[in-house]
Amino acid sequence: MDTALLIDHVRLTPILIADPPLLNTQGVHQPYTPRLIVEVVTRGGVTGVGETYGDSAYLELARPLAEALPGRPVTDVNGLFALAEQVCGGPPAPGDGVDTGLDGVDAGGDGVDAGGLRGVRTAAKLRLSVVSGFEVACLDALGKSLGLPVHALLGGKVRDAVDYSAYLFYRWEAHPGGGERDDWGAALDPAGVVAQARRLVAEHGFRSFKLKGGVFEPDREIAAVHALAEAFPGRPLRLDPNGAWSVETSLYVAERLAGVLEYLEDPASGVERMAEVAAGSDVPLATNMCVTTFPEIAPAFARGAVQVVLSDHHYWGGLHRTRELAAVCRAFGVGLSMHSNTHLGVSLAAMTHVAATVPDLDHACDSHYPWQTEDVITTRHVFRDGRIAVTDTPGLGVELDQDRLAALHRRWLDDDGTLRDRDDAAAMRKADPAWVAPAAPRW
Ligand SMILES: O=C([O-])C(=O)C[C@H](O)[C@@H](O)C(=O)[O-]
Ligand SMILES: [Mg+2]
Repeated sequence: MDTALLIDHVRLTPILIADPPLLNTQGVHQPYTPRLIVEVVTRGGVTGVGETYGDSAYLELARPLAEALPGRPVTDVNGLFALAEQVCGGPPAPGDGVDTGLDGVDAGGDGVDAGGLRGVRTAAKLRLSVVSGFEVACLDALGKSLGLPVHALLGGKVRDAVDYSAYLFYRWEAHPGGGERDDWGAALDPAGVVAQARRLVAEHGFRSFKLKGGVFEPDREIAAVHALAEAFPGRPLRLDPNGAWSVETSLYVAERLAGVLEYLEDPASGVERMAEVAAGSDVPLATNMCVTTFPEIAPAFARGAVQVVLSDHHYWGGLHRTRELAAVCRAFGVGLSMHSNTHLGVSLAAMTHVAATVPDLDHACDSHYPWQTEDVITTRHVFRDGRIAVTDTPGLGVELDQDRLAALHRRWLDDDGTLRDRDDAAAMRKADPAWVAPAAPRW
């Protein structure tokens, strides 16, 4: 092994980034949200960068993993999983999706993660999300060391650009408790949603649309989707209430939006309810909530509960694992697309590299990126016709802006702890002190 490829040290930088007042069924986004930037520095002096969730539970797992890495080769990304299991604690990977691990969240499928609406929250899944940041950083360092783009390390790109959809949110004009303001204004009705979509199209050229639902009465959200269909005829449309509806309500919505939606995303929560909805409707169902770990695949696919899985390299454990998920979906004739949470340019680069290598990614990927006004990379990504070009620059093809990183880290240091864990329900209580995150089904 070339000693230049051995890891010399790892830097972890937790940051807080500005986030607009976007609404979902749990509440509203906080004015700032945590992310973690991982830098892996090789003995050859090359730095690779990765990004993942930055809430304290993730940080606690990232620290021992960072300490265990010096002396190991950046090539050994498969070894990260066993190493993380060894040093981070928690149950082994087979417990994934079964053991609740943390916070007493029900692993049976009804539990909606208040921080991110990302399905069950298990210790093993948290660990995989942490590993993903390290895996991407190692791949970036390896690519830079070898003069190869990350997609080449994954077997090579099969497309030159990756399609993303416009991610529409009901939103307020400003955060109730203060914070950065933007000039998007409120979007709380069909006209507001269509205006938001038009601006996203004008600025980024998106050709498909996803509306985050579960915020208002289903009929109000159905009206917004119809308004989008009228404004953008023939364009793929999706609606995602994050499991907020009962089976009955899901079927009601599916009937009214049949022929209008490309897919309905997590209308109901849990495999059982999703399977019932799938059995009663021809509208394809997508998920980033009931299939988020490998052990969840078999029961969901056996029940025909989902027709499209929204991969997310963070919680599936990185770019290689995302490709493994793609292969399983291909074997079962289940479609694949990509989920997104609040993220920066490092993660968008990683998403684009892996998406470029998956032949049957036949739906535009989600991305929050247009909502993020702050970044830690020197040159922001640009969507052209709703697409990100796949770079052949070595590694991820992004450079960290150390000054920006330091400023966002300073914000994290200055925070008294209230914003270091994303909590959409707590943010909502600033406007409505009686608010509690609604139990599913909400309608
Ligand atoms: O279900 C989804 O697509 C998401 O979880 C995406 C984001 O978490 C979104 O709902 C949000 O940030 O409010
Ligand atoms: Mg979703």
